Amino acid sequence: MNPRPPIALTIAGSDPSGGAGIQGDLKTFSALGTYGTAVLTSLTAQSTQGVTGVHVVPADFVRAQLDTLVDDVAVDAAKIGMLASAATIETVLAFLDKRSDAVPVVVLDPVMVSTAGSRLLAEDAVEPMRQLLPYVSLITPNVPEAAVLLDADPAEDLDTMRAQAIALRELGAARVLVKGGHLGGDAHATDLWLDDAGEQLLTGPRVATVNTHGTGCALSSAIAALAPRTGSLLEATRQAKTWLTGTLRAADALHIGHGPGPVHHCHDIWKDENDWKDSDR
Ligand SMILES: Nc1ncnc2c1ncn2[C@@H]1O[C@H](COP(=O)(O)OP(=O)(O)O)[C@@H](O)[C@H]1O
Ligand SMILES: Cc1ncc(COP(=O)(O)OP(=O)(O)O)c(N)n1
Repeated sequence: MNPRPPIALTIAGSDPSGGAGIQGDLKTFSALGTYGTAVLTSLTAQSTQGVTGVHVVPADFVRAQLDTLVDDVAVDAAKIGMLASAATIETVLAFLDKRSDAVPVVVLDPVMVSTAGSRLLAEDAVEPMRQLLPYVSLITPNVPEAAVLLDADPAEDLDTMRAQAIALRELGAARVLVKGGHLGGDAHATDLWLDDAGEQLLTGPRVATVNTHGTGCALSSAIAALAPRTGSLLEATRQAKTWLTGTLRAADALHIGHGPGPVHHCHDIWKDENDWKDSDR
């Protein structure tokens, strides 16, 4: 009999367009051979053209979903995405504090604003988000999110990303990945990793596409999917970024919706990796 696949959990919001949130995360888990489970924090009315509404799940019902799930299912790793409200963040923090044994690895994508500019996190939830940092294994802010958490200006270069990663560690985050997708500019998309052992620059080719909806969600859920297999969050992040670059390359073939389309989660890393690795499309 084959051993069971790893089990990953996403704690996030729903995106009906299927590019980001719970839907994107579950596709990512499946694409990477990991069994997916999900706890919903919120519903969005969302398409590739933007978000027209947010409906927040009551915090006590988020807790009920979490407790009911982990009482039964042995989760190997979790990814946290859209938390929407201060009350939900406080609830997830209390759960992680009490049940740390139930979720051995936690990747936090501190989702705040959608690509089109809609708020996905209440203004009064930034301070509770800071309080959550000591409870997670890895935080993966993009450049604007790192700036909000630190009440600073968004980084425009690697030196500032480095300084902000150090400051996020000082707030209690064990490992930090500051994602450089928003920096733009050159032929590469470079993220900065920082942990106890020091800094690593994770660089991939920058794909020329407008179809980037759900990239941050796909990266954090891919890290959670791969961490149980690799046994190392840094190695999981390297492999997740390689897979993500493939999903961006494959995105133009999807043609979903009329706005910036989603990444193609079904990209097969195991089959296609070497097809594009050294090319410079
Ligand atoms: N056009 C692109 N080509 C390749 N990688 C990209 C591109 N845009 C973003 N990335 C990568 O996707 C991941 C998500 O990045 P980013 O856009 O910064 O975050 P978010 O989606 O949360 O706003 C990072 O690993 C980043 O380097
Ligand atoms: C329900 C939901 N969660 C998260 C996001 C943000 O997704 P992300 O992958 O960070 O990136 P964008 O596609 O918004 O750039 C979302 N839109 N919806």
